[in-house]
Amino acid sequence: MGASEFQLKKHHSIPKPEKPLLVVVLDGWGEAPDDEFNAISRAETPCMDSLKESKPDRWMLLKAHGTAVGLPSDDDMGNSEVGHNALGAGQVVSQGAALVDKALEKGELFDHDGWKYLEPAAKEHTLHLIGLLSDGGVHSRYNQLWLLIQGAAERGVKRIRVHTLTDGRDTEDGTSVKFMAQLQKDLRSLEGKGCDAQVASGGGRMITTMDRYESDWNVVKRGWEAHVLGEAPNKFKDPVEAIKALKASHCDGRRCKLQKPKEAGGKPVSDQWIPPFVIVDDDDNPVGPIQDGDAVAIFNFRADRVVELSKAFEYKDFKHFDRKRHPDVRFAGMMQYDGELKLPAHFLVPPPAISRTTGEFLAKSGVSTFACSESQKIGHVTFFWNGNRAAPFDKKLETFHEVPSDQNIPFNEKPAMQSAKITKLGIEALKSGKYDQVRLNFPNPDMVGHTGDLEATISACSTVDSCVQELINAVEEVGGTWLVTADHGNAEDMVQRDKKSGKPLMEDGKPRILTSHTLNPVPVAMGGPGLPEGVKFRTDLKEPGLANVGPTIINLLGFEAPDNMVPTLLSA
Ligand SMILES: O=C(O)[C@H](O)COP(=O)(O)O
Ligand SMILES: [Mn+2]
Ligand SMILES: [Mn+2]
Repeated sequence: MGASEFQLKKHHSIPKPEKPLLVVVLDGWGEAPDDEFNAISRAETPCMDSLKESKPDRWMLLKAHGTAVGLPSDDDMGNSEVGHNALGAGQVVSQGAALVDKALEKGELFDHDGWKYLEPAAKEHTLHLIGLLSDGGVHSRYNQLWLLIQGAAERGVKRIRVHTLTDGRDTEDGTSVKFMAQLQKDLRSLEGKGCDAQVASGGGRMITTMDRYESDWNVVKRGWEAHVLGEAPNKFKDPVEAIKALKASHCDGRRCKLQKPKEAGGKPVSDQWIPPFVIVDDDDNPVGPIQDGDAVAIFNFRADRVVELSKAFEYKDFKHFDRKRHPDVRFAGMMQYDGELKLPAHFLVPPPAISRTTGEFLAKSGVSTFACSESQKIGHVTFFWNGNRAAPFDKKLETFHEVPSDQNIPFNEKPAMQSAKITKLGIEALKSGKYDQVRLNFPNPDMVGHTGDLEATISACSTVDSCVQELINAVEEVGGTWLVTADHGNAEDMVQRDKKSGKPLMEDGKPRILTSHTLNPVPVAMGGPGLPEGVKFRTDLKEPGLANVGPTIINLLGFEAPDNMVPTLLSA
């Protein structure tokens, strides 16, 4: 397809705006009934409340989970990857979770090139599997891990070592004990089949291995030391005991160094922050460091939090930390995590092919964009938005600006995060006259919501509400247009609920906290002096979802949306 085929046609009724369009994504801002555990309805949110008043013409709800964002079923909560993919692509694409399910269903995965590449090393030496131990379905899923292990054992792999990152973020805190016990039981069942399969190392996902967008390479370094070198501050013979003991070790919620006893005011460690550990044998030797000749696979399907580890395995020249030893292994990802960097070169399942996105069409139609967030989410409005592509389509037209996130701090300790800086940069970009589109992501409702701290999440929501107001004021000033939406729910429900009654589930007289995303819809609203009178949301779409935002943005920029996209939300 030549560049001219990406040239968008003029919209039949909306003229190309002279002033910028502001697109704001409130990460993890869903819609749910007023409730004491709804951090959004508890927060002071005069701006977002006032937008709702323009319902149904300029405020509506969008489906942000399950099949609307390419996930296997409507029981799957939304997440940033699939949410931003849908927003930016204007299409619903079958996502990693669904593709891996399919590849494992009849064992096709084992016929693909990726497995064929690993197989000789796995059979002759050891197969290492690294990833998130969870049934969250956001980065990985336990049933997929187990099918992979079983399939490898059936094909003659005799030695397997699993390196587990504990969740508590896409799953309820505390469930890592249950998952580890299940994994132990399942691995033991292979003993009789001549396969020695054991857990070799692990740690909480927020301090071990699963950093993203290079926010803090120390996280990956800790993982490398535990998984590859077999070195960690904590050594245990049994992985279930490891988790139980480390969870009970009471720290201040941050990292292993800061461990302090309960009497000194420490809190029990959450699954997300379990210090790294290695499993050792009776002689205190690690049971599964990674050696030359071994096969290594990452079993997460989602890219953002395993790109850095993939680089550490794959790249000869690597300067982010001292690897001490870089074993010569056969390495594969569950998917190829970055199509442009071809990272990793080998993968077990081909990733979703997301092409012809709004970003590509707009860049090739001469539209200039400023995209900004802080480190924790910068890739959401660039990489995920553009169909898992890190580089701009056109360097001259697209500016990606990252505000460094705080490091080593659970975000409930600073719920405002970098929102003030993002707002300031957004306003400057709107007023600069340099950009047709200004795209921002505010991580707060999501990042603070994941900590399970209700009060801090309420504060996060109030903060971003006032940021949105400041930005809308700036749009009013310059005469532009704005669209505000979200990628999935999180902050609007902070408790586990009984599926039938909707009542909070209780334990020891206290509600069970929900740290994960939700299945709730998200709002979308638009306005501004640049929006032609009479432009409103349509009401005839059966199930409007995040993907419908993509063509809407194209329309608001004065173009007809291309045929490969789902329908626009506009009635104009
Ligand atoms: O990676 C994470 O932080 C969570 O698993 C999902 O959150 P996100 O999809 O909002 O990034
Ligand atoms: Mn998100
Ligand atoms: Mn999240």
